[in-house]
Amino acid sequence: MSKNNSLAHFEPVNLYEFEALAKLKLPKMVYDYYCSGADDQYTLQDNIEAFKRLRLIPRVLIDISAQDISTTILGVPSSFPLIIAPTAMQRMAHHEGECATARAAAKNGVIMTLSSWSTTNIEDVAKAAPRAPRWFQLYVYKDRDVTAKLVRRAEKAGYLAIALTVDTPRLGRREADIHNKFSLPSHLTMANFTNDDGEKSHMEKGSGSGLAAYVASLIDRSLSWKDIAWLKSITRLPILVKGIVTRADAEIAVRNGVAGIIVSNHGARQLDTSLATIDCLEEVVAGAQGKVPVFVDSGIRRGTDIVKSLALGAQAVQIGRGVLWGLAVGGEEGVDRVLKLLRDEFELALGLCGCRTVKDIRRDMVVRTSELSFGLTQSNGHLHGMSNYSNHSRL
Ligand SMILES: Cc1cc2nc3c(=O)[nH]c(=O)nc-3n(C[C@H](O)[C@H](O)[C@H](O)COP(=O)(O)O)c2cc1C
Ligand SMILES: CCCCCCC(=O)C(=O)O
Repeated sequence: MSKNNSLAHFEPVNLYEFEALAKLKLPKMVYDYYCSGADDQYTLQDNIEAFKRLRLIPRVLIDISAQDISTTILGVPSSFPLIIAPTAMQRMAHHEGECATARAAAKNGVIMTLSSWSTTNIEDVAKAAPRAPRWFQLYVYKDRDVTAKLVRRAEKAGYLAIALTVDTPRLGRREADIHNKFSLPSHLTMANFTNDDGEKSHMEKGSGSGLAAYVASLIDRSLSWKDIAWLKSITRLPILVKGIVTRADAEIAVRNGVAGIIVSNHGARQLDTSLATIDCLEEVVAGAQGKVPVFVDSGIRRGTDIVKSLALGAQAVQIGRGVLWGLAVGGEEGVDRVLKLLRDEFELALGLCGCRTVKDIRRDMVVRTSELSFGLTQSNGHLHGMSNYSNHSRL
């Protein structure tokens, strides 16, 4: 980090410290928008807690002197199994916004997903890191021409896949945004859209969340499975569905010819009290039947979370807020630092589990604490400490 920025005196060593620094830097309305979940935020908390309920089981005396943590995602090399999730309106975090994220992603050899609701347009983000792999996240508008134009622009600008977000027919109720009367600051625009007068699209300030009103006026609530066929008819790009949390929906997605599934609860911003995604992952993987890759996001903050996700069947994870915190703290350099930090944490955790490569990760490396029976049980008048570890052939 350079000496001239806010990190000169305090070097965050994990994502939670990045968030604390970001909170100091950002206007309250912006920080609240980025960090909030829906309603009582039970799922927001559970997305993190669920990872803690999973424990890793390491093997030892395995030569890890030559670790290789790289992988391939939809045929594209990735330096480690992480993708940047789409997050809207990144120029509220830093004036270089999505371009800074794109450059940091390119530098670190990971795929970035650009939100439909970016504050830098599709083409300018592509120019910021021309040769880097990128996906485009799609929100489907009531006006299908607007949607089709977006998809064609992404295709023309070299984006490699469309991530269709399917968990947002209506916006979740984020109470801080209502209190703050959240709206996009007036010097910024929804850069991919123009209004009827050809001006860039703004968000009106209203009596409650400006975002909720904006979504209600523009987004198509009638979106359904049949629209996958429509989307496939207008693009040759592979289509992933983002926001699947059940085996049944994974099966339907596969039948509809998607190229991948992203297990996501939108960072707990939509349906509060829904399950943590890491608790849904194995079911979705079963529904995908090995026919398409499964990715997971929501609550990933540590390298160990990435190991657990892969052990439960994900091919890679996506990171949302972590990147925003890096961006807020130090622009491109901050995102670079966040990505390197997660990469280092992942490599360390993998090695300490006794794995040399991503392919060495196995299901039996993780156990749910609820499946452990460390408790004392009574037998023949004696108390015995019991553990189902004793039945574990590898221990
Ligand atoms: C501030 C913010 C904006 C988001 N914007 C979008 C978006 O435009 N499109 C989308 O599909 N998901 C969006 N998401 C959801 C993320 O893509 C991702 O699912 C979520 O952030 C993952 O959880 P995490 O933040 O705990 O890593 C957004 C999330 C946040 C926090
Ligand atoms: C159709 C919903 C648009 C929401 C835009 C940003 C977003 O996804 C968020 O979580 O906030």
